[in-house]
Amino acid sequence: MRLLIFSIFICLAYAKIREISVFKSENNVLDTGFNDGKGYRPNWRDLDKRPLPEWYDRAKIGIFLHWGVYAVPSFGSEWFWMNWKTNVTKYVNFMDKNYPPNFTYQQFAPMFTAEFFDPAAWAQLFAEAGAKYLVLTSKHHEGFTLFPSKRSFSWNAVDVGPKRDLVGELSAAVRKRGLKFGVYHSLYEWFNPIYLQDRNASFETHTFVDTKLWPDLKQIIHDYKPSVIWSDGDWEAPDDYWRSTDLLAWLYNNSPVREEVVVNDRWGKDIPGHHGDFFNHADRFNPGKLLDHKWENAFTVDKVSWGYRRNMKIGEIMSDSQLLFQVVSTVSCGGNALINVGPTKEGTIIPVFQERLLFLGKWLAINGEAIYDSSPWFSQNDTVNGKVWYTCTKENYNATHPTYPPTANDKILAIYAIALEWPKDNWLTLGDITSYLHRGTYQVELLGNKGVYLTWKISNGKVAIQLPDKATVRSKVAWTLKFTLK
Ligand SMILES: C[C@@H]1O[C@@H](Oc2ccc([N+](=O)[O-])cc2)[C@@H](O)[C@H](O)[C@@H]1O
Repeated sequence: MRLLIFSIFICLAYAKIREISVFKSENNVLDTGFNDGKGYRPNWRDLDKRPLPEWYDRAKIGIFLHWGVYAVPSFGSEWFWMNWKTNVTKYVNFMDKNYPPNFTYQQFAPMFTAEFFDPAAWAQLFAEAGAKYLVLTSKHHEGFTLFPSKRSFSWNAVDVGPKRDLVGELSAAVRKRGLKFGVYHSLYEWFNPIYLQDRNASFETHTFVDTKLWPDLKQIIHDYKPSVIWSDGDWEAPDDYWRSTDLLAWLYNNSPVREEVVVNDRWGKDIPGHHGDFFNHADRFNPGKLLDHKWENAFTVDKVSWGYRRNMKIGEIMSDSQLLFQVVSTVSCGGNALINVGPTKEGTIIPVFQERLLFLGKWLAINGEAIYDSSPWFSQNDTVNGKVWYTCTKENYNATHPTYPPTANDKILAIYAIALEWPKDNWLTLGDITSYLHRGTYQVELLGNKGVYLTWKISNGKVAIQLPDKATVRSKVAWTLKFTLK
C-alpha cells in the first residue's frame, strides 16, 4: 500500500515536471513530443544531435524573397518603417515630399496590389535559375503576414492589399516544379504592442510568444508544411524568452514536417553560429574556408537592400561574376547559397533580377555536376591560383557531416576545379591538384566540352592545363575542369 502511494506520488511529481517543458498555445498544448526517453529534449545539447536532413546539403542553391508592405514605398530598404519612425533623414524627407502629413505606414498596405503575381511563372523562373528551394518572408519585422494569420487582423495579405494567400499560392507553385518550400519568419515585430509589453517587462513575460508567435508558426507549419524555417529578428531577447528549444523539440519530434524540416541559427541572443541545422552567422556570411557545421550564405543581388527599391542603380546590383563568385566559393566551403531578390508591390520580379537568375541557371545547366550533390574536397581555394575553387563528388555520399573534407573511407568519383578567370594564354595554372596528375591515372575535361581531354605539363609543384580554344567553350564567366580516374 505504501509503495502504491509512493508510486502515485512519483507519477504526479513527474507529470508536474513534464508540464514545465510543455507550454500552452491558443487552442491546444504545444507538446514538445519528448516522451519516455524518445525524441529530442527541449535543450540545445539534445537538439544539436539531430542529423541534417539530406535534401538540404544536396540542394546547394536556394532563392530568397523579401516581399511585404515595404515593397510599396520601395525606397531605402525593407527597414523603411523603422527608419522613418526613428527619424532617419532620408526617409523623413521622402515621406514629407511624397505623402500627406498624417499618412501612416498602414496606409501603404492597400497599395500592395500584386495584380501581376503569377506564382507559376515565378516558380518556373526559380527552377530555370537552378534553385532547389525557395524561402519566402511569411512575415518580416513590420508584422504584415503574407498568409491569413488568425492573429493579424487586417494586417495580412488576404485581408488587405493582394487579397490572396501569397504563402499558399507560392508554396503550391514551387512544389509543382520540384523545389522545396521554406518560410522566413521574423520572431520580433517592431511595433507590436504585445511584444513591446513583454520587452518592457524585461522579457520575463511571454505573452507575445504564447499568443502570437508560436500559434502563427504552428498555423504556417500545419497549413503549408515548410521544409525550411528561416528564423530572424531574434536578437533583442534570449532564446528562453522565445521558448526556442520548446518549439524546436516540437518541430523535430511531433510536427508534420519533422522528417525534412531544417532551421537556421537565429533563435535568440548569442545563438547564431552555435545552434541550428545550418548556420547563417551574419548576413552575407562567406568565410572562404571549411567550417565544421553546415552553413548557408544568404546574400542579396541588390547589394544595398533585401526588399525591392525603385531607385536602385545598376552599379549596386551584383554582376554575373560577383554572383558566381558567391555561389562557387560558398559551395566549395560546404555552404549553401541563398540568393535574395525583392519582388515589387505589383507582384513582378524585375527583368534585371530575372536576367541574373537565368544566367545562373544557364551556367548550372553546364556546370551543375560540380555543385549539386557535391562535397568539399581537401583544398577549397587553390593556393597557387586564388581564382580557382574545388569541389568533389563521392560514392555513398552522405550528408551527415556535409562540410568535412574527404576521409580515407570516401571513394571520390570526380574532382572539380572551378576557375573564375580565364587565363590570358589559355594555360590554367593550379597548385593543389598537382600531385594527383603526376601519376598519369587522371583525365581532365572541361564541362560543356565533353569527351575533349586536355593535356598538361608539371613543373615546380604546379600544373599548367591547356584549355580549349575559348571560342569553342559554352560557359561564360566561370569554367569547370573535371578530373576523373581513367
Ligand atoms: C535577412 C536579413 O536579416 C535581418 O538582418 C540581419 C540579421 C542578422 C545580421 N547579423 O547577424 O549580422 C545582419 C542583418 C533583417 O533585419 C533584414 O531585414 C533581412 O531580413
